[in-house]
Amino acid sequence: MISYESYPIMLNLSEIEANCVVVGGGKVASRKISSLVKATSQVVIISPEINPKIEKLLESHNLKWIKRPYQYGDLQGAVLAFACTFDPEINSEIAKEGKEKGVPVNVVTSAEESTFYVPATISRGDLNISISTQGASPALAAKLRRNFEQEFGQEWEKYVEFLKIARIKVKNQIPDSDTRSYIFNKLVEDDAIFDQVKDTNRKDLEYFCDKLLKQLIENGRQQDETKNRD
Ligand SMILES: C[C@@]1(CC(=O)O)C2=NC(=C\c3[nH]c(c(CCC(=O)O)c3CC(=O)O)Cc3[nH]c(c(CC(=O)O)c3CCC(=O)O)/C=C3\N/C(=C\2)[C@@H](CCC(=O)O)[C@]3(C)CC(=O)O)/[C@H]1CCC(=O)O
Ligand SMILES: NC(=O)c1ccc[n+]([C@@H]2O[C@H](COP(=O)([O-])OP(=O)(O)OC[C@H]3O[C@@H](n4cnc5c(N)ncnc54)[C@H](O)[C@@H]3O)[C@@H](O)[C@H]2O)c1
Repeated sequence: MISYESYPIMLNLSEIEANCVVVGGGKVASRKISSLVKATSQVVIISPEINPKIEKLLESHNLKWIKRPYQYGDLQGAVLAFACTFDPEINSEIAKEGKEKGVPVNVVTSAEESTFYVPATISRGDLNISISTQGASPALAAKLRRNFEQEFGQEWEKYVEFLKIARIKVKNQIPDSDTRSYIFNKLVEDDAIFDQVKDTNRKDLEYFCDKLLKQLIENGRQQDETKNRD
């Protein structure tokens, strides 16, 4: 029998016309909802009770709360579901409905019954570092996240923003894919560029980018000429 692995993706939930259903209103549900609201406002919470943190999120993000226990059918039309009750049997029922309806379900009491896991994550602008042990050790995922948080400071946000600006410019200006790829690799290999970006004001980023690209394009040309001569 083939043994499959999990498929890691980044999901643009706000672009999908469907709800994320969170069943349960305790500590774990509030952690999942806190990260969900960064991605979408289409969040429906189903629980007889919710904790104060979720209450605040409900108000600030205009979420929907259905104040009752889970019942079969709650996953109808959902894009994702989170089974966050303390009752493993209820969570199993939610997982079963998800499998039946093709809705991925995260079961917080059982890695085995989950059809997706939430990784530990750090974000620096467009840079996202996600760590998953697929349920083998959530504590390790959290510890590694803390380590990466130290290693990847806020300056990475500006650096990735700069790389994005550069990428758009290079794609617009350079038709040859070898030269493009030479420049993209140079931009990430040279630590001096990282240091310079770090010390450049956001408003000067574009100017710095133009200057640097001019230089890199010239270097690329010179290399091509040398190659053609040899
Ligand atoms: C990453 C993170 C994301 C998040 O939840 O946002 C996350 N768990 C986190 C923390 C954490 N969870 C637990 C502890 C206590 C120590 C320990 O048990 O190790 C700690 C540590 C802490 O709190 O620091 C207890 C726990 N977790 C699960 C079970 C059930 C089981 O094992 O079957 C039990 C036992 C419950 C019980 O005691 O009965 C299951 C899952 N937890 C997952 C994700 C998924 C697998 C992720 C992976 O392995 O990659 C999965 C399968 C499903 C899911 O929930 O998505 C978040 C860190 C965020 C961060 O800090 O950055
Ligand atoms: N996956 C993880 O990351 C992780 C981490 C720690 C703990 N856990 C496990 O997750 C479970 C939940 O933890 P918690 O701290 O959030 O618990 P909690 O007791 O604070 O919250 C449980 C919530 O579920 C609601 N609930 C109970 N029965 C329900 C039903 N039938 N329908 C809808 N809602 C219902 C309750 O009203 C409550 O709001 C625990 O069993 C815990 O062992 C998971």
